[in-house]
Amino acid sequence: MHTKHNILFIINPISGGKGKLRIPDFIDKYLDKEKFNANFVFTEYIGHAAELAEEAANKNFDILIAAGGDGTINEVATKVLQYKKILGILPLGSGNGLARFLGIPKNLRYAILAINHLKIEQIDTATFNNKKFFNLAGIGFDAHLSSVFSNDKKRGLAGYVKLGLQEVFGYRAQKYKINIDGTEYIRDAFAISIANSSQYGNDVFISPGASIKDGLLDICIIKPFPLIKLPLLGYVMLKGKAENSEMIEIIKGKHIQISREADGAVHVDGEPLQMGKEIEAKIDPLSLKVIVP
Ligand SMILES: Nc1ncnc2c1ncn2[C@@H]1O[C@H](COP(=O)(O)OP(=O)(O)OP(=O)(O)O)[C@@H](O)[C@H]1O
Repeated sequence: MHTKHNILFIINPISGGKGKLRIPDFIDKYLDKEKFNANFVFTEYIGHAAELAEEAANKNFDILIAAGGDGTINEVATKVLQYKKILGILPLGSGNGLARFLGIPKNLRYAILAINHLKIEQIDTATFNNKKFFNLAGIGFDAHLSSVFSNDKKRGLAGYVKLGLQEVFGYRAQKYKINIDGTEYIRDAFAISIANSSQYGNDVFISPGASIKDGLLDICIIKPFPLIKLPLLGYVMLKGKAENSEMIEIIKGKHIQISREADGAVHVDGEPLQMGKEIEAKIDPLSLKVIVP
């Protein structure tokens, strides 16, 4: 008989905009008690998931489960990486980009059963200046939108789409100098996404062919476009056709330096931050252990 794993579920009560008070009972019902000693905590503010993860890592928990969206995963996984633990995911966010990419079931019961199997893979992680990211980071319109969205009380997909439509009208493309592994590109861009996985969430694909094990980031440049083409851009992303679209240029690389015209918003796994004009992104190949279905 193996010793049991100490497993902590870090639950973000606001992810995805749905109530989560009954989640611990639900998990308890399906989790394999022969394998795990389970504990549950709820996050109370931005940054709390990282604090709880760090505490748990220091108290011999070996598996930390981020129960929330990509923002919650970002906080927990940053500590999992630092303390060389194992990450699990219960996809309870609005978009669930990384969970969808990894094929983790949206159905909570199946997601718990997948944790019971304890199949572990190593995946690439990345940095955006001093911040870790696991799914996607970006500048330009995406970053602008996530900073506006974070001030919005209501979460969830519908609110996000509505805000996006409101904001896109006033947004102007910017000029960027991009260096990818030594080659320089000057581009006007509506947005630039640095993708580890293939999607923003909700099966909106910015880089459909992305691999999370290839040791490469996908630099996805959305070119300036007339607003009349916005539905086409939406179509291209929802259908996973970004690679064949003239609206998007995708270049793969390991070490990316971007200079922009002014300081401002960035997003890291959907969470808004402010950074300077110079941004550096790097890949850290196969650095994180994560439970996959
Ligand atoms: N109790 C809380 N009150 C307010 N914000 C919180 C609380 N707990 C965590 N947060 C913050 O909530 C934010 C959003 O979390 P998360 O990304 O998991 O959900 P989401 O945005 O709905 O999903 P996704 O990123 O998949 O679209 C994170 O920045 C997190 O730090």
